[in-house]
Amino acid sequence: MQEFDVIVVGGGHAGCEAALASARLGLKTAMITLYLDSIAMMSCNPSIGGPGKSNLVTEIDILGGEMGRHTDQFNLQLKHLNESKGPAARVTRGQADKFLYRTNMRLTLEHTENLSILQDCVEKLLVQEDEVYGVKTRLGIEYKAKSVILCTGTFLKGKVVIGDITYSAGRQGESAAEKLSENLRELGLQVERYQTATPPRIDKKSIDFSKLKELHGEKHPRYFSIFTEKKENTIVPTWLTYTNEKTLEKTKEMLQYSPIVSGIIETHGPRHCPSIDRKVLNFPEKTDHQIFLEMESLDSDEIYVNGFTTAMPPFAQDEILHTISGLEQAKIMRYGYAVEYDYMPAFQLYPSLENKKISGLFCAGQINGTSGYEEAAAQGLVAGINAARKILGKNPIFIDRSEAYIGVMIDDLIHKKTPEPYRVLPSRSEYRLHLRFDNAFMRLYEKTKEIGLLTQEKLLLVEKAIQNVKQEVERLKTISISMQEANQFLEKKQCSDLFSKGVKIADILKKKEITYLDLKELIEIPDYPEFVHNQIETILKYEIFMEREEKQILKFKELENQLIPKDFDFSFVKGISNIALSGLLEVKPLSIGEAGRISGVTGNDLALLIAHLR
Ligand SMILES: Cc1cc2nc3c(=O)[nH]c(=O)nc-3n(C[C@H](O)[C@H](O)[C@H](O)COP(=O)(O)OP(=O)(O)OC[C@H]3O[C@@H](n4cnc5c(N)ncnc54)[C@H](O)[C@@H]3O)c2cc1C
Ligand SMILES: NC(=O)c1ccc[n+]([C@@H]2O[C@H](COP(=O)([O-])OP(=O)(O)OC[C@H]3O[C@@H](n4cnc5c(N)ncnc54)[C@H](O)[C@@H]3O)[C@@H](O)[C@H]2O)c1
Repeated sequence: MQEFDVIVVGGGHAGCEAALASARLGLKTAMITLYLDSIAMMSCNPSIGGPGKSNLVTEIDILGGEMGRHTDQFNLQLKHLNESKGPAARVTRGQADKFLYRTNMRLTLEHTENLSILQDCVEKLLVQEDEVYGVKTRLGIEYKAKSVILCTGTFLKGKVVIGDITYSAGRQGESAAEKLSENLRELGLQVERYQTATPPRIDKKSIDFSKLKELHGEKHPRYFSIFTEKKENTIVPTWLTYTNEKTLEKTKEMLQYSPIVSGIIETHGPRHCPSIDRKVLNFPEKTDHQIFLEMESLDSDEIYVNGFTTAMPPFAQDEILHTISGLEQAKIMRYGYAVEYDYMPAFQLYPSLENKKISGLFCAGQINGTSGYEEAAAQGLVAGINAARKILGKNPIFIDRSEAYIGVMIDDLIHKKTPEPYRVLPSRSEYRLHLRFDNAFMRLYEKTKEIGLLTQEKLLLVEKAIQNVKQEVERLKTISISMQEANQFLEKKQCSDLFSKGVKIADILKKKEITYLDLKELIEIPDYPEFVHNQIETILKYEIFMEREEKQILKFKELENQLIPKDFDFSFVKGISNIALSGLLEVKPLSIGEAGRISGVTGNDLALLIAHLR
């Protein structure tokens, strides 16, 4: 029997990060996936990033993952969103070149030491006394491993739906994995079902571009990776059009054929990415929904119709699409579809993403009930790191809610039962000002040092950048400037909110009209990279709000640091309510903070638990 340290099942975004992390940490790793040519395939939109998701990508990058730097290299455009809003809202949205993203990710995997890639379908986990020791595939081959990471996406008993047509598939054109989820059930694990969908793709040559608004990205964007060095980014356009009253009428007329309405689809799909059918059902008064037309790659004429997700029958998709300005003659190359699949509710996992019942089994990505490439990649990275650390005899890396959106996501997945596939959103974080897109390198430096995936050279660069930020913030707080000079400068910058006495340079930077680089006119400014400037500026401008948030984080950390032993039996806690007990027994929290986030656990239950542990 061939032996590995870690086997990663699946070559999607979770699988790629998991396999790379494990192999790069020196573990003999295998990725077993259904089809080698669809490694790192983007099942739907060519987009990476946007609100919340971009924060995940910068976190992946600083922790040593691949998605950020890869998107920086293989994109068609990078666009800044929310520039007029506060720093917590400003993000980058990438439009990836799907073809180059996929093929180059495969090359990266193939060129990684310690990593083997195999095409096959895993049908069974090999488990003895609640400990995984390998997998068995459809070809009847058994592979031994100390840890297995399941990253199976939408493929477990996947069923594609278009109108009233259904067939077995994990994604359109790719076979499903029919047997593995039955095996997971036999092992006593809970398996449930979700659904997701994608819009049609159309031929670029059939679009009337004269009716569309052309949009470009930035030549000099804020990249996902602070290590990216590029002279200029590509600015391939996307195009914007809108639905209208005719679209609404036609969709209403066609709703009778919608698999959501007919009941062929009964499972829940991502609420934050509604299909055109849902938009019309839920917001009947709105007629002008945005439709972005995005190229999937420079190597093809296929255009993604962003905002037009549907699994209606082909004739309905054609008729509705043709009501949209610029798309009157549009030719569909691939029809939109939905896919239903099995997933494993994530309360069955520890925050390390290891299964609570089966030791050595980790899960990441859509199998944990999420939706989204970035969500999948972030979990893959955490699972890959922790599977490797377990074998190396090291403590798992836990990332908490105050440190990263990765922590928010994993914590939510384990403790909150969401009725639909989970997607990261800024509103899910209580520490939004702290978990910004631009400061992952400041937040996660200690973690990434402990993990060991970044090279020494990159670690030094981060360490120096953090030092520069801190020193410069302090320096600006010590340099004085007279009232007269300060106000002259502010007036020149069209700032009417003047000072009534002499101030420090830092006070000038607090004014919203003033940038860090503007200070060049007053004092000497060191030649730091842009990502360092951004930090100095944001820290000083938003100091008061950040201090407030930091106090909340300290309180949060106090509870997180009150640990509960892994094998603690909650049934011994006297006086605790039945509902709290069942939640505690299901989730098996590892800290008082975690226990407090389980639904049904009240302040009184928590006090009893703390008293018992003392
Ligand atoms: C139709 C559709 C529309 C979507 N829309 C979007 C979108 O617009 N934007 C977005 O961010 N997300 C979207 N998603 C979700 C996104 O594709 C997933 O969340 C993301 O790709 C999940 O990554 P993953 O690594 O978990 O799984 P996937 O990317 O699905 O990869 C799963 C991998 O596992 C392999 N595999 C599965 N079972 C086995 C097995 N038993 N043995 C061996 N190999 C196996 C498969 O071959 C595949 O390589 C959509 C998904 C689908 C299917
Ligand atoms: N079907 C699914 O299963 C599913 C599930 C989860 C997420 N998703 C996908 O996740 C991604 C994120 O969702 P989202 O709602 O934030 O959408 P998004 O990333 O498409 O939009 C984010 C913001 O960017 C802007 N934008 C969108 N496309 C643009 C373009 N081409 N050029 C310029 N600006 C553009 C929009 O105005 C929007 O405010 C989407 O691609 C969505 O399709 C799909």
